[in-house]
Amino acid sequence: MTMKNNNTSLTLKNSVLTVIAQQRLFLTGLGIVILAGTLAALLPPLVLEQIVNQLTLRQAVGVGPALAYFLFLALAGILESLQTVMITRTGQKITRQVRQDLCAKLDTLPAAYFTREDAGKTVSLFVNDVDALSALFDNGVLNMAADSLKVIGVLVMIFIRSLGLGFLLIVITPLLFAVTRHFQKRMLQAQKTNRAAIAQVNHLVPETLNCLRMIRSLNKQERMEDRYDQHLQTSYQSLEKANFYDSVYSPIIVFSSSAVVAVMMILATLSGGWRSLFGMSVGSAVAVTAYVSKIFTPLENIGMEIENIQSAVAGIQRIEAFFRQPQRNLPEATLTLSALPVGEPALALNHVTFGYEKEETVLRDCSFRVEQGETVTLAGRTGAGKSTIFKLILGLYSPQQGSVTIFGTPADQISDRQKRRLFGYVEQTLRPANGTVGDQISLFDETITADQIAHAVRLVGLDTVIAQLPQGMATPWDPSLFSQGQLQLLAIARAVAADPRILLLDEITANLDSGTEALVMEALRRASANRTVISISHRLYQQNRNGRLISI
Ligand SMILES: Nc1ncnc2c1ncn2[C@@H]1O[C@H](COP(=O)(O)OP(=O)(O)OP(=O)(O)O)[C@@H](O)[C@H]1O
Repeated sequence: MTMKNNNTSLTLKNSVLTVIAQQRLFLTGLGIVILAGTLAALLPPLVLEQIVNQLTLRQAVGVGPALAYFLFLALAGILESLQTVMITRTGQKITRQVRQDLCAKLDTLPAAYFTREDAGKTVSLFVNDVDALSALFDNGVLNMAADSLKVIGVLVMIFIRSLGLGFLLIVITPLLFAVTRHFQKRMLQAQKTNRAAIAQVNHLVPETLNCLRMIRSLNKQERMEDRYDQHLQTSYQSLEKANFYDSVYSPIIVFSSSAVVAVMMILATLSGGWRSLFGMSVGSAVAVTAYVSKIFTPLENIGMEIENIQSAVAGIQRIEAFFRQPQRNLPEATLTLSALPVGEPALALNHVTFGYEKEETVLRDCSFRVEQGETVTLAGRTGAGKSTIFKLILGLYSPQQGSVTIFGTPADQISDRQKRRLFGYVEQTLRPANGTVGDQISLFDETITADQIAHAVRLVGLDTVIAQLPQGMATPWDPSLFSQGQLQLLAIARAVAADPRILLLDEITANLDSGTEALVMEALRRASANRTVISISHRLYQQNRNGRLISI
């Protein structure tokens, strides 16, 4: 994944323009295929016209025209398939780029975004909204351009053959399009109602299963049956409607095209001005009949494409709103980790005042220092702001007043890359990542070597446990491979793998029994050597009296 640092360039328009610039040649090819496909689809009726004209003149028709007819049909089919493949590929390229840019944007968002916004909403943006965007290209604008070209091509060919029929179609085509849209809208509405009803039933099933005993004991079976009936009835009725619209639409279109041809034939047989407008050879009549039948499929497709474009609009607006989210300060590397300033404290809070919301202050004029190599424990009532101090240390938030410095550098000025070398952070439970057991420790950081991982594992005493796993370090992650205490040991291994200067421990033994806690404490003692350790835990302080207690 390519991360962009100049994040002002992260917009939906730029994502699409990037693909267009990268795929210029391919898109030109697509344009040519669409044009060639449109032309090729117009050729078979022309050949047919020649054949029929020759036959009516009682002239012999050689194998050439028949072969040409077949070849043009085959060519039109091949070009149509090629067009579908190329349009799908373009749509996929665009959605891949948009997803990459969304990931890059996600990386720049401030911590406040993740607490403010529901995670499901962000997931839906990445999955559903980008899929809708994909449909916009796969089954929207590009296909619509191709279908519009087809309609125009057919109309032009008919105009050349018969001016009268051309005018007739110019009047009838918009009417037929309106009928098509009407049926499509009704059908989609019915399908939506059906989906909503089915979703309600799906929702009801786990509710029923969870409350089965209560339903039986309170004798509420009938009420539950009524609720199911209601939704199933709605689903049934909406499906009936959808089927009805689906079944009457095709006959209406077939009837319309036959009526157009019939009107043309009748008018062609009339004398005077009608004949000059509608009269044509038998071959041309066969050709225009073939053309008339070709106009309805693209018309129907355009209706569906409009629908896809409309449903993509809401998704596009959400994607654009996400790209407009204010981003956090993205600092460049400011600390020289190999030569940290000797006299500076590892951590210093100087008159820090901070609140997540403007009107609610969590920390007020808070000051303390932690020297290099020192072990301290933060203590205070619940809600005093201990975890908040960790967030300030990690530079996830900036204080409204005062400063938080790490080895003399403001915490929010430390780059993300440097943080992994500076901080090891252990929480109450391990937050696993998809991957192998080894990946839980390296967190996919390629700069962490296999030796460093092995050393971290030895340090916390998990080496024999991991060696006994089917594929050792390469065993796919599964939480059932480890006990609760071993999971915490793994979390400590993850924290120390990059050999960080500061260990931050947030109630790491809160979920452990006393036996396991002793094991974790011993691993922690080894992991803490030569590091600054800042922890939140009364239990840790009681067992680690050599440290200093800081009251918040
Ligand atoms: N992301 C957030 N957005 C808004 N308010 C928050 C956020 N995180 C914490 N708070 C609030 O900040 C205050 C301090 O919370 P914090 O978690 O730092 O306390 P704590 O001392 O660690 O508490 P505990 O010992 O119970 O974990 C609380 O009132 C909490 O509701």
